[in-house]
Amino acid sequence: MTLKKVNPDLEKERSTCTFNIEELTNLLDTGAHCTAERRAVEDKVFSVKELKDEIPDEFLSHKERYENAIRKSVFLHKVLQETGVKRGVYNRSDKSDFRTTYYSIFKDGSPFMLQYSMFVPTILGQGDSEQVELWYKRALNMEIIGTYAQTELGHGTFIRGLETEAVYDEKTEEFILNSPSLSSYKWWPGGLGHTTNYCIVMAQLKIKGKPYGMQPFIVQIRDEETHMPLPGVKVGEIGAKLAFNTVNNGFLGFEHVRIPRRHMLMRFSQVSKDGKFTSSANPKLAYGTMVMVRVTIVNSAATYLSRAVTIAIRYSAVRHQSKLKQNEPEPQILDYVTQQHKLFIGIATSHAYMFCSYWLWDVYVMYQKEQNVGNFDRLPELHALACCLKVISSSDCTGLVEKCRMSCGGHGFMMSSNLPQLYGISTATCTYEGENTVMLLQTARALVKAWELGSRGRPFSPTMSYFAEKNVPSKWDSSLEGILNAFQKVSIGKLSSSVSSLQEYTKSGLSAEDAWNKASVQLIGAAEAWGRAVVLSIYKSEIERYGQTVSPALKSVLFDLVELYYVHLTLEKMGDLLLYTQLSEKDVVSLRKKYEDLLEKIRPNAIGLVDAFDYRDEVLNSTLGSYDGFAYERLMTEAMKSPLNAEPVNQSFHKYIKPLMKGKL
Ligand SMILES: CC(C)(COP(=O)(O)OP(=O)(O)OC[C@H]1O[C@@H](n2cnc3c(N)ncnc32)[C@H](O)[C@@H]1OP(=O)(O)O)[C@@H](O)C(=O)NCCC(=O)NCCSC(=O)CCCC(=O)O
Ligand SMILES: Cc1cc2nc3c(=O)[nH]c(=O)nc-3n(C[C@H](O)[C@H](O)[C@H](O)COP(=O)(O)OP(=O)(O)OC[C@H]3O[C@@H](n4cnc5c(N)ncnc54)[C@H](O)[C@@H]3O)c2cc1C
Repeated sequence: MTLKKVNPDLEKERSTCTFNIEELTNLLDTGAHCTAERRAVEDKVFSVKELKDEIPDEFLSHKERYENAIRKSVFLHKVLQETGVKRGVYNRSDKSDFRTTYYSIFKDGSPFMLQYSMFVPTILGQGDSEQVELWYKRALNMEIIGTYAQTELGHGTFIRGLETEAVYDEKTEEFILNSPSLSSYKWWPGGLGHTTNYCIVMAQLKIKGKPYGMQPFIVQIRDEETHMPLPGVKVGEIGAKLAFNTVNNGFLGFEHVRIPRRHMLMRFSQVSKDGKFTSSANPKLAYGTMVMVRVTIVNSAATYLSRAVTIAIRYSAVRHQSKLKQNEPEPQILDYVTQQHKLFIGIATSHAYMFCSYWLWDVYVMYQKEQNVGNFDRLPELHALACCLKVISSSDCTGLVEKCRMSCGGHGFMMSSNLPQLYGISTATCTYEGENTVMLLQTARALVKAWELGSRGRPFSPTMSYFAEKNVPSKWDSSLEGILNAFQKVSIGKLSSSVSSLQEYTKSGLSAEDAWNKASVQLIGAAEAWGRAVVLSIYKSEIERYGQTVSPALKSVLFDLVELYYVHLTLEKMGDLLLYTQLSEKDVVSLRKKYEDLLEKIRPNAIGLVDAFDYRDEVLNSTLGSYDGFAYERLMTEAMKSPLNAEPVNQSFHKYIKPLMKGKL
């Protein structure tokens, strides 16, 4: 038997873990059977030699990277098909599908990404049964590859401002798609550049000169045999970006392109042969795919962070620097409490959003069932939750991914650490699927509406039910329940103050719109505060629920993280709490001590906690974060892959440097 070689620092760390790592992995995977299934798929995927990169992606040209990503996407599709994986990729019907870790074989995203995440879900969500039957099968077999083309050069946020038109021609029973201006060109859809041959186009429907709002159309853009753009279709790639460079985001314009009437997805709204429009029960149903994707982003954000924190904590355990005590060797940098302060909150935040994402997914599935029988009552609350949790998960996790990168010092700046790429794909979540400020304003709109209705006696929806409580001052209480209560007070305080400002501004003569704009900094604060109260509440209640079934050792460490999360947020938001609750300086002093004690308590479990995320080396893709902890050896091996290291002297020396040295330039 050959013994696995592991850096002694990591061996030591693993020996201090107080809980069963596998038990936590199973919990994060939503069940032992899900862990087993995930690992079985990973075994398959990572054994396919075509899915391995010979040369690191960052040394390839833009074109080569794209071609490599296509090659890998095709092999991945094939192996997943053989493995029988459909869930998660095509239709997330189960939350266990969230940990599709094999997707990390694309450091910068797959050009097939939108096929799985939005094209197919839109067919399923917006098509009527006949359309689903036709298009879903074709997409499932990859006979057609599609994307979701909504954003235009001129408008992404303001969907009502989209300019792409779909004009119905009842004589031929066709829609005519047209891009009337440069700003109406679609811009951003993943895979659109050179990969997809179909797409969902969100366009303004017009019948006999009358507008009927944005509707989804399924449009063929390239020939299925030659892949040439069809007549009247202008399509290409938008160029290099901060990240997503292998996603092949594209542009698209139409010059009077005709598509059959039945290519409008007609589950909710219909256009009859003679041009009669039947409106959906709720016009916002056309925005359904966005709600679904926002819900799933909460999990993606948590996942990116959990990868970054695994890398940073493992590296911090093997990296030694400076002196803590003069006569002792250089300590592991993880022994510096400032380092623990940067990183342990990353573990807790990742747990918080992961457990919240599972809860939110259940809320979404429940709503779907109700929607199927014509009940849309919960849509406003779901929309507000999806917007707000998308925002705070993406911004918190991205901030912490960057913190992980910085916590690795210079080596965290290496592409081979994979931290820069993780930051790139993570920060994209702050922009796509609804820019974060805009999503907070949507949340605020729902909160203000609920507040005003509430003041007229209407009941609050479950996540806003605490609005009904009188905001009477009470003694500060540092228990979890007490802190949650305090954050709810902050949320009530900020919302009530925003509403007062709105009322004052309108009383002073401003229009409702100008009053809203003037108070909007307060409004996004109120929206964020509601989101914080929701996450604190759900994270705690989910861990209390799981705490009843897991071992006492795991329960204890899960609660250490919940406490860390609560106390960290309390110290971060001290200003708000001082304003809206009875928090005193004395309480802050004791909370700081509590925080320092918690860091100390979590320290022996730090490596165990990140091991429990169960990211194999192929998933982490990082010189700094490998399971064995041999960071320096890996850094050197990767550096030797630089094409510049293939020859001792580069030709530019003879061409430029030498003439310069000899004064012969
Ligand atoms: C900002 C808004 C919400 C404004 O929309 P609007 O029609 O102008 O709305 P309004 O007239 O102000 O009315 C608001 C009203 O509509 C409701 N509403 C808005 N959105 C939804 C929804 N999704 N579900 C359910 N309800 C929704 C709001 O709550 C308002 O309701 P109310 O009037 O207050 O009762 C919208 O334009 C929007 O969602 N913009 C963001 C665009 C976006 O998310 N694009 C995503 C493109 S795809 C993408 O990025 C893919 C990336 C994926 C990847 O690469 O992986
Ligand atoms: C990596 C990536 C992938 C993408 N993939 C797709 C895709 O597959 N398909 C697709 O259709 N789209 C896609 N998009 C587009 C994306 O959805 C939009 O970029 C996003 O919704 C933001 O819209 P915008 O670009 O118009 O930003 P803008 O709205 O122009 O935002 C610019 C600034 O204006 C502010 N602002 C705008 N409106 C308001 C307001 N009402 N109140 C206050 N402030 C406001 C914003 O807060 C922001 O600070 C992608 C984008 C990225 C970055």
